[in-house]
Formats: sequence, C-alpha cells, structure tokens
Amino acid sequence: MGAVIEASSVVKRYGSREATVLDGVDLVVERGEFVTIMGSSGAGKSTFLYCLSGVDQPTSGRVVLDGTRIDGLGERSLTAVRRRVGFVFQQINLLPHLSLRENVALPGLNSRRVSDRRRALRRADELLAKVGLADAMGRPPSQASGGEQQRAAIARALLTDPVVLFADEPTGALHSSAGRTVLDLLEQANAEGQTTVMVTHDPRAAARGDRVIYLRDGRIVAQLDAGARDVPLADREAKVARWLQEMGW
Ligand SMILES: Nc1ncnc2c1ncn2[C@@H]1O[C@H](COP(=O)(O)OP(=O)(O)OP(=O)(O)O)[C@@H](O)[C@H]1O
Repeated sequence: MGAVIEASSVVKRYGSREATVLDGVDLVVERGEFVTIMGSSGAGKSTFLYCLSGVDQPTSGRVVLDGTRIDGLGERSLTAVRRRVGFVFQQINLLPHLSLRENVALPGLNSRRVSDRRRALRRADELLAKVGLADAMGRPPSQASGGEQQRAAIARALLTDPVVLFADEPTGALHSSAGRTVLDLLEQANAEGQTTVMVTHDPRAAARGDRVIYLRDGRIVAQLDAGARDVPLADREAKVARWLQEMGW
C-alpha cells in the first residue's frame, strides 16, 4: 500500500488582498483509498483538489503525488504530472465532433504510433463496455444523455490508468438516478484498486468514500470513517447524514 498523496501545511491565497482560501491543510491518501471532500460553498474544496493534482499550485506547503514533490514545479513539469492523474468535472467537456469512443480514446489518439492509437481504441472499447456504453460508442455526445456523457468522461479519465482519479462534483449536473449510476461506477473502479478523491455537496455521494473529510474556511475540521464496503450503502449514507447533522450541516 503506502501513501499516494501526502499534503502538508497547504496554504493557498488569491489576489491582491491575499484572501486565504486554504489555511494549512494536511492530508494523506493511501493507495487504493476513496476519499470524499465535503464542506460549505467557498470552503476551498475545489482549490484543494487542484493543489493536490497539479492543476494549481499552493502558495506554500508541500504536496507529494505518487513519490514526486509537485509544489513549486514549473508549468512544463506540471503538465507531465497532470498526465499521470485523471479528472472528472461537473461540467462534462467531451468534444462534440468526436464519437464517444473517440473521446474516450483521445488521450492515446495523439500518439504518432499506429500501435498506440490502436491500443487506445481497444482500451476505450473495454472501458465503454464497463460503463455500460458498448452500444452507444459510435454516437456523438449530442446524442447521449448527461449521465451517459459523464460515464464516457469517467472512461476517458481511466484510459491512462491514473495514479489518482480526481472528481469535482461529478454528479452535480445529473438527475438522481443518473448520478447514482455514476457513483456506482466510481465505487466499482475504486473496488478494483483505483485511488479516488472526490469533492461533493451531496452527503449520499460522500458516503461512497472510505473516508469523508470536512473542510471549513480552508481547514479540515472533521473526518469520518464512512464504513467498510460490505456495510449496506443505506447504512453508510445514514452514518454520514448523522455525522453532518452533528456538525450543523
Ligand atoms: N482563481 C481564483 N481567484 C480568486 N479567488 C478564487 C479563485 N478560485 C477560487 N477563489 C475563491 O476561493 C474560495 C474557495 O473556492 P473553491 O472553489 O475552492 O470553494 P469550494 O469549497 O469548492 O466551493 P463550491 O462548493 O461553491 O464549489 C472562494 O471564495 C472563491 O471565490
């Protein structure tokens, strides 16, 4: 096992008035873990996710991702770091002129080698089957529902076998049954070993994690062990809901 993310004393300030968005955050994520991040609007959840993944840089503090210290890296090194992680956002950004299959294979389609491109398409087919889109892979995003598009976006994020899958409100724009299917997929990928860190506003989504952390005003103020996977989902959801109630959520 071992840690795949080690963040210590992470501080992020923005702008001329130097508002402090992250105020000395420490977090260790073990390989294979599923950590969910909750907190009120503006608490710094997305900012924290971006600092952990090399999308953004902390103002100070230390972030080690899969053995590489990533705070303070230049833009070129950060681009290489970002290739090692996967991202799923609330806003699904599939390319409209490509099929779902081409969208999923895209990270490998830029290669000059035909064998790499073929391998990417084969892997895309496997992943699309896994997310229940085997029959829809030829369609453009405009002919897929929001939930189907988000499932394709997950498949795309998994194509490169990322060291960590980061998800920022992946169910935020979906109706509840499509959201549940997306969460089932994330839970399944994690059960197969995918380390995952997800920001969410939804207590039910948070309950899919092994551990829920709660951010308030840029600090982690509480953490909860959400319960083992063999505990029924309804019981895990109830545990998270009780915990949030105690914290005045
Ligand atoms: N690029 C930026 N420049 C200046 N301020 C920013 C920037 N990005 C975020 N902020 C500010 O940092 C604070 C935290 O934002 P962040 O998006 O991390 O919060 P959040 O907890 O994810 O909120 P939400 O749940 O509403 O998405 C907010 O006050 C926001 O306005």
